Amino acid sequence: MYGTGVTWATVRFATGNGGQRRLEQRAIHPRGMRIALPATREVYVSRLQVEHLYKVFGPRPEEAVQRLEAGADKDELRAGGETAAVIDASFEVAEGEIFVVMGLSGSGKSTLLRTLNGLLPPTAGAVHYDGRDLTELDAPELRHVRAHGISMVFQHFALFPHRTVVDNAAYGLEVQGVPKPEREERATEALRLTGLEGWENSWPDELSGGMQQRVGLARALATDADVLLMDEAFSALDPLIRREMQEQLLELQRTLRKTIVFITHDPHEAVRLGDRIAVMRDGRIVQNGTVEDLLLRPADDYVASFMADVDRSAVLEGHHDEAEVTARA
Ligand SMILES: Nc1ncnc2c1ncn2[C@@H]1O[C@H](COP(=O)(O)OP(=O)(O)OP(=O)(O)O)[C@@H](O)[C@H]1O
Repeated sequence: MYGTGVTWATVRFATGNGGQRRLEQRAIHPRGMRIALPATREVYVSRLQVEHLYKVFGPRPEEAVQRLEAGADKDELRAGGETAAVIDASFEVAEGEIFVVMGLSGSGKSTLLRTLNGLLPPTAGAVHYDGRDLTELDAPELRHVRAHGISMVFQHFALFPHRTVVDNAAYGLEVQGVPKPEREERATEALRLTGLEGWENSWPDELSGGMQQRVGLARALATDADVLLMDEAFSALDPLIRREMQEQLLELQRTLRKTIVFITHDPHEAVRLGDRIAVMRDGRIVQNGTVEDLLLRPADDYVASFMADVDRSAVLEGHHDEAEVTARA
């Protein structure tokens, strides 16, 4: 995806409100450059929409949200024993997009991610998936969404040591009640996609960390979920393996076109993977934009300092490609 600047992904962005949206289709350069393509408007349902979402931990969370809405800050709440983990987050994730959420430890990334599949109920606000508000679903409906629609990949792999690699990859399908022969076939195919062909009958402890994370990814892919939530999924890996996993995710994404929300505290990873990046600070999204937006138009010093170590020349060389593609279009 990197290097030549001639590989383009096409992503559709929502331009309205509500479930059904008019979308503008744009070409996305791998490094985040965006070029609107003329005459490509269409109607489509965006994958995830988050509206004014709050998550407060503590004895009186609803009251705390009212205080936040009235202007109280996080520290004032903390004095009263409440932790405002996510404050007034609103964003959309379009089909086929890698949406990165980046921020320091404690900024609220994991909490936000866990509200996206209903693992955590928000204190206020809404999360729409395929036009349905997750906060209005009952427990069996939420389980169905997690089993079939929105799958999670964890930092520490979450593999069962007493199951073989293929049985680990098939776990999500087992939860769905898929018969054994079919789930083995689908898990084997997912393992092939993640480069683990031939390892099906091994045990997790025979695999390196990178390979174990591939099993975690294969498990999510085997379910056919269209949304993947990845919580610091590569952070436990050493740098070279981590880089390999990033490349493989981008490679898979070119053919599978999943909708991915990827949490990281690493700006280099964010820039490599993200079509768009939301930066969180103290529970709030302080900026949501392309790599180019964050580098050239940081919303504040916090964003600027986050991006300070990113190699601008490599990331922004897409400027030339933009002119080229505009000319072609
Ligand atoms: N179950 C909980 N009960 C109380 N407070 C919580 C709970 N979960 C998270 N928090 C608090 O919410 C805030 C945000 O935590 P969160 O784990 O979402 O941040 P993060 O950005 O993912 O951090 P990290 O990168 O360290 O995982 C922190 O202050 C944390 O202590």
